[in-house]
Amino acid sequence: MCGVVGTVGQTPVNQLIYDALLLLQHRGQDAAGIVTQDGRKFFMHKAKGMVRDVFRTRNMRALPGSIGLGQVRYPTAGSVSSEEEAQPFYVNAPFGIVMVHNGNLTNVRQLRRELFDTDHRHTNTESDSEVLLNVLAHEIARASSGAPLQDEDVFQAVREVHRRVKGSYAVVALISGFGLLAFRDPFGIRPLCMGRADDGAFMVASESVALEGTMFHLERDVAPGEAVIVRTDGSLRAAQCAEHGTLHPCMFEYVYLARPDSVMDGISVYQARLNMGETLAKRVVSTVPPNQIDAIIPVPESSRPSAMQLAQRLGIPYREGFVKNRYVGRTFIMPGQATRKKSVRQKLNAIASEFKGRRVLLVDDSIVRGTTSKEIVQMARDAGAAKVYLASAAPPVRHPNVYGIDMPTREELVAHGRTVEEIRQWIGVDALIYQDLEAMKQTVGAINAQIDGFEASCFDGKYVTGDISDESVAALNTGRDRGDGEEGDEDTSRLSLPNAQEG
Ligand SMILES: O=P(O)(O)OC[C@H]1O[C@H](OP(=O)(O)OP(=O)(O)O)[C@H](O)[C@@H]1O
Ligand SMILES: NC(=O)CC[C@H](N)C(=O)O
Ligand SMILES: [Mg+2]
Repeated sequence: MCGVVGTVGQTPVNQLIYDALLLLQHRGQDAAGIVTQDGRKFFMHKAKGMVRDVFRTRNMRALPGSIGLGQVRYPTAGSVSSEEEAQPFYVNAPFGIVMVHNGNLTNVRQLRRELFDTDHRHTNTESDSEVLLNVLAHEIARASSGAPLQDEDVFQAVREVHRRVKGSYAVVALISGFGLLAFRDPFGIRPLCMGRADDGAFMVASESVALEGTMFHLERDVAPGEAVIVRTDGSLRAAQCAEHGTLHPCMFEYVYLARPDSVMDGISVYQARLNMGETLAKRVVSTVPPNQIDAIIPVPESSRPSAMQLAQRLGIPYREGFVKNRYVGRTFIMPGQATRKKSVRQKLNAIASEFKGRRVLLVDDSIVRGTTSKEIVQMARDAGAAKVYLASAAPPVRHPNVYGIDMPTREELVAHGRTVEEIRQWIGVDALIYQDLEAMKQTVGAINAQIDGFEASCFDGKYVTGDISDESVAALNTGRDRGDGEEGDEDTSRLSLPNAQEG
């Protein structure tokens, strides 16, 4: 996941995009970028770092115009260290196009070959987003064939993109002298929503919180496969460009990625997390009798709604036992295992009095590499807890994600090749309770009946695009630099129990 935003109609637009990116910062902490357009000219500033660090006053002053887009990056392709792979990306032909992308392409090798062999286009980085932009640019050139660009040409180009490109993509682009284009992959894996302000200005963004926080009103989500064009005068045209669009949003957005105050594809993220707490309660009861739990303690930040609902359902006191250092970012989306591990201790600190002599149930939204769980369980023990139980509001994460979440190899997942009992031992906890996969799908899906299903491959190993094999997963990882090279780096697989088995 990354955060993307595009907007048309307010002058100047630079501060608005900056504000929207700040509201999307939780989706990407590695790099940030903005492009604005004034007349026919694009103005761009992008760099590695958080939004606050990337944009200084002088950079903001150099972003004029009333149309623009921006991105916060969480790398899932190419390299974490490359400044060049920060977005937006730019091509000068046809017309001049800039683009931002949230998602991950799964046939990027084939596309790279086609771009070189038959489309005769050059890509200069390892980023899949640059490949996507070049496919789009090539198809716009083909569809417009020299004549002034029409809406229908752009829709035709998006149709061709859907035909050629596999994987997940929520995209916002600016076409010079034309306007803004936004589109979403035919499964709607990554989110994208849009709305207007009272003055008629338009905004499209990854999450509704970016609209609400900048005084825009959420109107609707971009439909799977749909393309939306907003011209510089604010007029809007939309068309379905996929042969068969179905709505399969990513389940992990509701578990962890999105902010709880966002509504995505008609599902309030907060409500989804409450519901997960409700179904988790059933699992807890069948493992640890509630009268043997003195307190339920969330692992800040994302697990709070689920933990709260769980506590309410079981009638057990909900207590805050960990304080989060608000100046440390989200650990899961940091590059490199060594950094993630160190950051958990910097980020969370136990309040000893909440643990001393108590039997506590810690609740997290998910256990992925186990980095957080292992640390916080130890912290609870060090603080004097009599018993430490752990519950996860999501089921075990056992499969790689290829759609824009950086968990590309099985080996790094603590639940891969281990039974729940083996994971319990590895974490060092007295009882371990996981969410039930079907119950989770059912309880989140019940919030919006329009959902066709969820992209939940990291839990169930089923990939909605259907083109994922072990070989293609391996191919996606070749040549990737994930920032794992730091000293002291530790892979959970190397700390594994001997002869761990799939459970
Ligand atoms: O098993 P792991 O590999 O440690 O990953 C899972 C943990 O990482 C996330 O927290 P994070 O610190 O990123 O952000 P949060 O403050 O939003 O919970 C998530 O909420 C879990 O706590
Ligand atoms: N998480 C994302 O959406 C990443 C976008 C793109 N694949 C990149 O690595 O830059
Ligand atoms: Mg967390």
